[in-house]
Amino acid sequence: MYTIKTYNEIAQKGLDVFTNDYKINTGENPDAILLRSYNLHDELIPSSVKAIARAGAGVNNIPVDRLTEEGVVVFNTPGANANAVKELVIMSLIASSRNLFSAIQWTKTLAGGGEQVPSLVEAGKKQFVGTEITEKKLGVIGTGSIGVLVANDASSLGMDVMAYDPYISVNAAWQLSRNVKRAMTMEEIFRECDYITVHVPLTEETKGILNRDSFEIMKENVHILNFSRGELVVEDDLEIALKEGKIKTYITDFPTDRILQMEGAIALPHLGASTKEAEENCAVMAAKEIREYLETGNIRNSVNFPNTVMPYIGKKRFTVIHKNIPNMVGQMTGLLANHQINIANMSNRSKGAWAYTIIDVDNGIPVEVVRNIEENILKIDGVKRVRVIG
Ligand SMILES: NC(=O)c1ccc[n+]([C@@H]2O[C@H](COP(=O)([O-])OP(=O)(O)OC[C@H]3O[C@@H](n4cnc5c(N)ncnc54)[C@H](O)[C@@H]3O)[C@@H](O)[C@H]2O)c1
Ligand SMILES: O=C(O)CC[C@@H](O)C(=O)O
Repeated sequence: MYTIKTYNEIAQKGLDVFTNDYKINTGENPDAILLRSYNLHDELIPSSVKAIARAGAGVNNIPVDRLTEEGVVVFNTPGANANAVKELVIMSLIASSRNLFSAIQWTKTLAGGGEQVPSLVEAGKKQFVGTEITEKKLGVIGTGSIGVLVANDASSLGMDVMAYDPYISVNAAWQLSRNVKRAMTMEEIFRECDYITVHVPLTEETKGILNRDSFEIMKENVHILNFSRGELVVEDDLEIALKEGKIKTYITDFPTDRILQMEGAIALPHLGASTKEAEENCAVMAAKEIREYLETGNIRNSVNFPNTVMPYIGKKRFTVIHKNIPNMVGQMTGLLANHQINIANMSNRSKGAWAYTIIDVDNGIPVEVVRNIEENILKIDGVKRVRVIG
């Protein structure tokens, strides 16, 4: 029996992934946590927790470094909400070009105007004359799951698209339309584009990339879209650039009290992933990742430990989270050899300073021997967690 603790509204379809062997939100010692944007940084996470799955892409609401040191595997759901975000970004590109947000607000003010409404509309509409996006230049910063979709669709809509991503994955590179030009620096995007959309995770490197220096080199009347994270922008600098008219619109999914008061800033209530489809996709993927890890030890889509998938065929399985240093596997297999235990299958993968080893051995080993091996693996210098499955 496993226990899962959830934060935020998790789509029922995701919760349905958990069988009768799972209890949801009961007891103090969950085996895993399933959440969306809830801020876990200030939360006490019980030592019973072995895995945390973020039903979404960004993991900045999770203390990943601390959890890594504690041997807790953190998962996210790459791509599961990308289409939802892309649709909102494309809508926002057009809406900002055509001044739709303020036009809708203004039109509402005509309510009560009776028969005058049609003539008031015709007289007032000139204040909302916009521009077309076709042939305008769009810069996409970050071409992961969302950025690729935005770049390709904007290109199909006739935009001249350039993209910047120094860490682009092979998969994303394959998906990117050949019409999308590659920018070698972020500055190129800032200097050349009429529209700029950011699709990068919030990291030390990306924090504040939209700042005074970048605004300074941008074109006059640039439109900026931020559906990634609020902290990518320096609010002081944004306020000045909006006031000076350098930025025409800043559309964001991450309002703060200050941004809500800025003329030219358009804020949505973090709606990027809020579609039925995306919520279900994310919840189902996250729940499956947790189940697979708890039941088989396999790791898929982890942000802090190496993806390690070895078919589980019901043998006794040792899974070990350990430092990525020499002779770890040798010491573990030595312990098994001391008991004349044959290894049926094994996998060892690393990611940065950490590594993960799965060892399958034949069934039928006495319980005391299994426990003894488990205890001795845990005593190896550099080993953080050991689990025995099966
Ligand atoms: N508004 C929402 O509801 C919503 C929904 C999903 C994701 N997001 C945000 O959008 C971000 C991107 O999502 P995704 O699914 O495309 O993630 P992703 O991991 O698939 O793509 C991120 C891309 O950013 C690139 N990147 C990283 N650092 C970079 C840098 N310094 N310069 C340029 N590129 C860099 C990576 O190489 C990667 O290709 C998430 O991290 C999250 O913060 C928001
Ligand atoms: O859960 C959500 O609604 C938002 C998720 C989004 O910010 C993400 O990073 O995937």
